[in-house]
Amino acid sequence: MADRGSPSQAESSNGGPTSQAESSIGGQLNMNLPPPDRLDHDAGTEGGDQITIPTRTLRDLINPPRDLALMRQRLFEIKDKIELQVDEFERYWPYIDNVWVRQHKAGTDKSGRVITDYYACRLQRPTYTPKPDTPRREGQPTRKKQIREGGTCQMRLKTIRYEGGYSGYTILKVGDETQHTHDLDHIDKIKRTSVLMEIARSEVMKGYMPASVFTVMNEDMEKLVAAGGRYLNRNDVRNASQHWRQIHKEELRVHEGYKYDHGNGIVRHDGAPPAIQLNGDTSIVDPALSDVSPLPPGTLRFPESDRAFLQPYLQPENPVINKSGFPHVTLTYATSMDSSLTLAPGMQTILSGPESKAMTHYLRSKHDAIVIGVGTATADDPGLNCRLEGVGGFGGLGWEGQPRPVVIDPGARWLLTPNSRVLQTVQAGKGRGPWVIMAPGFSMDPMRLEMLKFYGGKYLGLTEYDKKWRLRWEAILKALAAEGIKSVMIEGGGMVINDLLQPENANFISSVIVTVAPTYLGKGGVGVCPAPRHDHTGRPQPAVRFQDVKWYPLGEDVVMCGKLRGGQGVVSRPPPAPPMAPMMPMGQ
Ligand SMILES: NC(=O)C1=CN([C@@H]2O[C@H](COP(=O)(O)OP(=O)(O)OC[C@H]3O[C@@H](n4cnc5c(N)ncnc54)[C@H](O)[C@@H]3O)[C@@H](O)[C@H]2O)C=CC1
Ligand SMILES: Nc1nc(O)c(N)c(N[C@@H]2O[C@H](COP(=O)(O)O)[C@@H](O)[C@H]2O)n1
Repeated sequence: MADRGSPSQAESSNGGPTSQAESSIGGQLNMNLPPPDRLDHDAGTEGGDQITIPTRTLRDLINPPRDLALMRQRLFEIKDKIELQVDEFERYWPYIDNVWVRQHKAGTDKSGRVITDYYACRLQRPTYTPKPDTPRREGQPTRKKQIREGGTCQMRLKTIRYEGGYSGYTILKVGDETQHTHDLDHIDKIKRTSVLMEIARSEVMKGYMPASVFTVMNEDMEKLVAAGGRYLNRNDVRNASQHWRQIHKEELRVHEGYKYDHGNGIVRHDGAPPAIQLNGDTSIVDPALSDVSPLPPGTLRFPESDRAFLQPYLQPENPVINKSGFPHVTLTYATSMDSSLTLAPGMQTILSGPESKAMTHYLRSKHDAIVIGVGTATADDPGLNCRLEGVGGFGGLGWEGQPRPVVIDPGARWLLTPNSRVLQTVQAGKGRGPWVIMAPGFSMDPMRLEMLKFYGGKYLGLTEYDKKWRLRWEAILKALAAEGIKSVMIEGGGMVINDLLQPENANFISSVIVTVAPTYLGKGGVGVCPAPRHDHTGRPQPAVRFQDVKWYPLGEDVVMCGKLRGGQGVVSRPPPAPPMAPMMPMGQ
């Protein structure tokens, strides 16, 4: 069984935020955090060179980022690694920076492309009580109260920004603590986010009274709460704009349609629409301000109603790498009625109709990795991403639902260039960098290796051959499992499929999902036809027989799903050797 990451099984050269974050970078940066002794006054401005955020206005309250409350909770808990594209990070982070306080200046790796920042929960630092004689700025009242309870929560995280063939952030929990000692609401009570303070400041700077700004910000309470503003008060708005008001002594006004009402402060005139609609700058109907960008061309939809039949053939919810150390393996491809994958070798042939193509992309979204042979990579120049609506790059966040492309290329034949579709896809933020599985004795030319890393890919070197001098599937799958891959979709081509269907490999297959298109491609293509099998008497046997079979029509195609008895990574024993004729004593 492969040792997780054991160099004798798989040597790897990493790239991209995820893998670099978890392996090489840690060794290059000083992981020791400085004592948590700094004071904070304004969320989002401490720690020196904080990320630059665009000026926030009321429209950030009216058109908040999608699923804001949910994302705040995820960014608070950091249960799992979170990957975000740069614009997504910049959109969401200022809504949670009341929780996370940056610990020290960013560290950059040798390449200069990976920048790591460490953050701690606001309540990690010791309680700060200003000394009574602490000098205050002129005109500032003496602080009477203790500023915060402290030293009570040890939650920490790091953000890793990758800037190369693509840009993105990976956010990971660090340290031993698995959860905060308090909830998010508790922090919202004691500290406002930089977004809220910025919105308040920018609105006062338009000439509105803090009390009026406060009223307007409270117009849509649900959105304010989602943005962390449940406890926003008039003093917060005053504090946010204090510096500006000290310099600009002009008279401030109430928002149009609002009035001062003795005893109630600033209120809306009866029947007047809320200021957030009157103010042209913050109009909700302007699509340019909307957070929801249009879906890219080519986005696919696979209806809910067609998903259920696939469920039994996918890896279970909350997958774990199964006990034998193998990922869940789904073999999936499209074939003609004469079991051909393509009209001619080295040629891509579209067999799947639109409905089954959408199904393939749904399957891609359900697997951690897609595996193909270098023959397919060369012939098809594939994108190898998932283009289903709702996955990262297609309406979803970060790279969520995007599988890792893996190319088996023992002899380093793949002529990958920045124009290759798979890298173009990475550059567009619509897919992940490929991993290339190579054999010893071959090495990728250094420039190509550097390019692979630049786009977040890497190579895995394997040393285990079978008797036909092919890399052993056991080693390939274990190497992927060691990299955290829990489910693999093997797409082809012909050599890969036929090899997997050999008796010594077939039991690595957990499920097959094959699209049959209503066409005969004729002789001369790349066929799926595994080597024949015989029983011990030499009688021909079916090479592979599936069970739990289901046939499902999709458009003009039909999809066959099946499982293998003893599948899910149980290595089949070689067939018993034919019995030898009993040795007879001579002469009998
Ligand atoms: N209809 C469909 O669903 C699909 C069709 N295709 C088609 O299949 C054709 C390509 O098929 P093939 O030429 O058979 O190439 P292939 O994609 O199966 O790649 C074969 C090559 O991969 C490497 N390889 C694979 N497994 C290996 C192992 N265990 N050990 C060592 N090396 C290994 C070897 O270098 C081998 O020459 C293309 O025309 C493509 O369009 C490919 C995938 C799906
Ligand atoms: N499911 C399916 N149907 C077909 O008709 C096909 N030709 C393939 N080919 C596989 O899909 C890859 C192309 O992927 P992108 O669309 O470029 O992302 C190709 O390389 C084969 O693995 N599959």
